[in-house]
Amino acid sequence: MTSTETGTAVSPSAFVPSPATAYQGDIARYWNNEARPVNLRLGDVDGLYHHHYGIGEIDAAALGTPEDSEYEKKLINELHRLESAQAEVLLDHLGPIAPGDTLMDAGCGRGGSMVMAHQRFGCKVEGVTLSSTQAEFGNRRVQELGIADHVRSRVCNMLDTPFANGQMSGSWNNESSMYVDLHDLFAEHSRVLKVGGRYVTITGCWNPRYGQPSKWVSQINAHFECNIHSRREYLRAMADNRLVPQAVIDLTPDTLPYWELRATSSLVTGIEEAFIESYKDGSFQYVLIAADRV
Ligand SMILES: C[S@@+](CC[C@H](N)C(=O)[O-])C[C@H]1O[C@@H](n2cnc3c(N)ncnc32)[C@H](O)[C@@H]1O
Ligand SMILES: CC(C)=CCC/C(C)=C/COP(=O)(O)OP(=O)(O)O
Ligand SMILES: [Mg+2]
Repeated sequence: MTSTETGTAVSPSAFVPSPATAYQGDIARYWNNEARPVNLRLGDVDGLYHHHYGIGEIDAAALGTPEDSEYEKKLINELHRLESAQAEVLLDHLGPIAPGDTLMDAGCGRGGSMVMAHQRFGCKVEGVTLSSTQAEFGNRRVQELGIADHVRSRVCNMLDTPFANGQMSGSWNNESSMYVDLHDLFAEHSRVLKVGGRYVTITGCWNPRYGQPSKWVSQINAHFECNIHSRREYLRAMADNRLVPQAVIDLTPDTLPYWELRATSSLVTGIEEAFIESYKDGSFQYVLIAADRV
């Protein structure tokens, strides 16, 4: 069953829990109403639904040429492959995770990365999102996959989760840290992670070398109602919350091919220029940070 068949268009009455702030209520409504083809048609490829971007080189042989009758389908497959490759790189940085461990996906979206984490490690995965629509979608998917006993989404503020101190062997933010204050965020990750646990984030951040957020960064903030942080803020907030970086990787060159291919597709959303131009002028970076809870 694909998302377009299940009618993911959202009823206006979709549940918005009492958010901690008016802003979180706005973000809940954004995601309760989001149903962009660029996300649903990519997820329909294999049932892994992502709300993050891709990394890696384009597979020209798999893509073919625009003259091919199947080109549109091959382009969707290729964009989705790159988005799943991005999640694989995030999981690569979680370190050794055992089937008896539990992971937390902070800002889990429709849950594609959680399914991939369970399929890779055999572990439990707890996901939190402000969107009841996303939580219901993700839980429906894991029911269909028969892994609901291991993977669960819930409507919950990632800054105030119900999980026990030290419960998590690993946790991550995959393109969700730009919606919260980083000190509040890393304080909660530090609380739920066990000592020696691993935190990973992949995020877009503005580049302190550029000086201040560029107009492109401002466009991205307005487009998603988010608040992109600088790279410096991530490292400072981690240091203040017992998270010591183990790896800091600039993935900007790795994500450009995805954006340049996406910009040629019929699925464009209008934000492609801001990402491409800000990556190229150096004002915006796509970064992975992995850190140990000490
Ligand atoms: C761009 S989506 C990323 C989803 C997912 N990480 C992925 O890679 O597909 C951002 C997510 O962050 C969630 N989010 C934003 N602020 C949040 C908060 N304060 N608490 C929990 N989730 C939040 C949104 O509900 C949404 O699911
Ligand atoms: C790197 C940064 C700053 C990301 C902002 C968070 C975000 C909205 C990610 C993609 O979600 P999506 O997959 O729903 O977006 P789109 O509709 O553009 O594919
Ligand atoms: Mg997307």
